[in-house]
Amino acid sequence: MERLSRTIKPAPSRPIKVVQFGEGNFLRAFIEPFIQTLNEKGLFDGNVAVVQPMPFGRVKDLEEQDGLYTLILEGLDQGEVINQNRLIDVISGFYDPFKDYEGYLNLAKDPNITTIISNTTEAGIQFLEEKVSTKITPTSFPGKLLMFLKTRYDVLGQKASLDIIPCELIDYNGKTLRSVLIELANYNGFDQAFINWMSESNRYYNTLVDRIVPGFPRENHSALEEKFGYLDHSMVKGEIFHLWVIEGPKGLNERLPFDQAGLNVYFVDDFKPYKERKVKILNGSHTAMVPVAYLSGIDTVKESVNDPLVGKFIRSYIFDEVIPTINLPKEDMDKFANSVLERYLNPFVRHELMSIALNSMSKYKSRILPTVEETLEKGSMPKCALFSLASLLVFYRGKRNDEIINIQDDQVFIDLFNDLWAIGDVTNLVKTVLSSKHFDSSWLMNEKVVHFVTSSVQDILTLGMREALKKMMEV
Ligand SMILES: NC(=O)c1ccc[n+]([C@@H]2O[C@H](COP(=O)([O-])OP(=O)(O)OC[C@H]3O[C@@H](n4cnc5c(N)ncnc54)[C@H](O)[C@@H]3O)[C@@H](O)[C@H]2O)c1
Ligand SMILES: O=P(O)(O)OC[C@@H](O)[C@@H](O)[C@H](O)[C@H](O)CO
Repeated sequence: MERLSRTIKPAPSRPIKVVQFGEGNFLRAFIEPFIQTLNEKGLFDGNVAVVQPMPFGRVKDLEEQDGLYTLILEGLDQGEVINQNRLIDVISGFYDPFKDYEGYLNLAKDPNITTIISNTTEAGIQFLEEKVSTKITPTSFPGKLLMFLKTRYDVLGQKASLDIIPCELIDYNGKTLRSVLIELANYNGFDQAFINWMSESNRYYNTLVDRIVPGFPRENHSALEEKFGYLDHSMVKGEIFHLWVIEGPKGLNERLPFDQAGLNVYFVDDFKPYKERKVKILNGSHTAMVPVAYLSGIDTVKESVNDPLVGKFIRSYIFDEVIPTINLPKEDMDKFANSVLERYLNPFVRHELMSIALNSMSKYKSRILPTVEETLEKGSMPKCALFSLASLLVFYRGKRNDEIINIQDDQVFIDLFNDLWAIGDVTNLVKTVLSSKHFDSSWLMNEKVVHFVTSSVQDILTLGMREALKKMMEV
């Protein structure tokens, strides 16, 4: 079978208008299909250049297929099975700044470019003290973007401003990227006129993205290639559901009218309620279920929701503990939560709990702790959220029966748990972790909370996860 290319699947050529930092699964299952929809509906006429932010990545693979790849979207929509295969054809620029920095800087001079999009993971938008220049490729994503903007400004002047739309899952991603760029420009002694242009004339947006994208369909890619009649190394699979909430300067909806194209994209004045809803309900329940379900012998999200006991725990966490803390109409919350549960049951997606488990200590803090604190403040006990914390402490012991759990988190946490579990004093372990600087929460030091978490840990250790969970749910 031949490799997918524009020779076997001719595709329209268009000017490059979007520069995308990151060529990961998520962006390829989210941004490119959106741009393609705009093109197909005659609402835009532009392609995407992908920039590989790291020395290793998929730009070469994409280039070998002339930017073409197949997107597989599968899922349930109100009970109906939807299965779409789409050939994505909007990538036509390929840049690896570690191999061709000059070529990358030349891209910045293109007057057709209107938009920057990025997803460089939560680790990407960070200030790194680095000297940037036209000679050596900057290490960080902000370093690369800074040199892109500087080159553009030097050649095209004031009018070269752009819409800058980051998709990283960090708070206020646009605002944060802007401040990191300013800090880095100052650190490098760039002139004030450039810094003013960079910070004031370019338009930065805060965004919230939502689509579950498990990535390359390892389980059936050969069968799919047989069906399509070509080899595709960049095939990507995601769920049907998608949501993009964009907050920022007015006018973007005219330049990129995703909403008019029928996409679930909202241009809003305040993205906070959407973010809170998504992070608390979806990401929060993901993180809450991981240690409970995994130590119950379950490996995936779908099995967790389908399991009578663990499923009951997940629902109780969402409906009894999380939803009452969100200041939005209850009816809308219930609807959103039910759609999240439907997404979890997507028969076509195998979402491994262990892939969500990565960095669970930080995830607990950002996704669940606000629910814990707000519930305690109202005088109620967030039992499921705290039972999940107790389970997390046991999970970080690194054992599921005789099987070793490969804990992936900051070395500081791994060392801390290794030490605490080696001592084996549960009371001390719970107190140490709950009062840690990491959580920085006086609520977690509350006597009743410490007592509940300590007895839950003891129950999990003596009765096993399922019996301990049953006991907690019955009380
Ligand atoms: N996959 C999903 O279901 C999903 C859904 C919504 C959001 N997200 C978020 O999107 C991000 C990317 O997910 P993905 O599935 O595309 O992963 P991926 O591994 O396919 O892609 C990661 C991308 O980030 C870049 N990157 C990694 N570390 C970096 C760093 N330190 N600096 C600069 N760039 C860096 C890589 O070069 C690559 O382009 C994750 O942080 C995830 O939280 C993922
Ligand atoms: O991607 P992570 O590791 O930050 O988090 C795991 C999941 O909670 C996350 O990927 C969700 O599936 C996604 O945020 C849905 O839009």
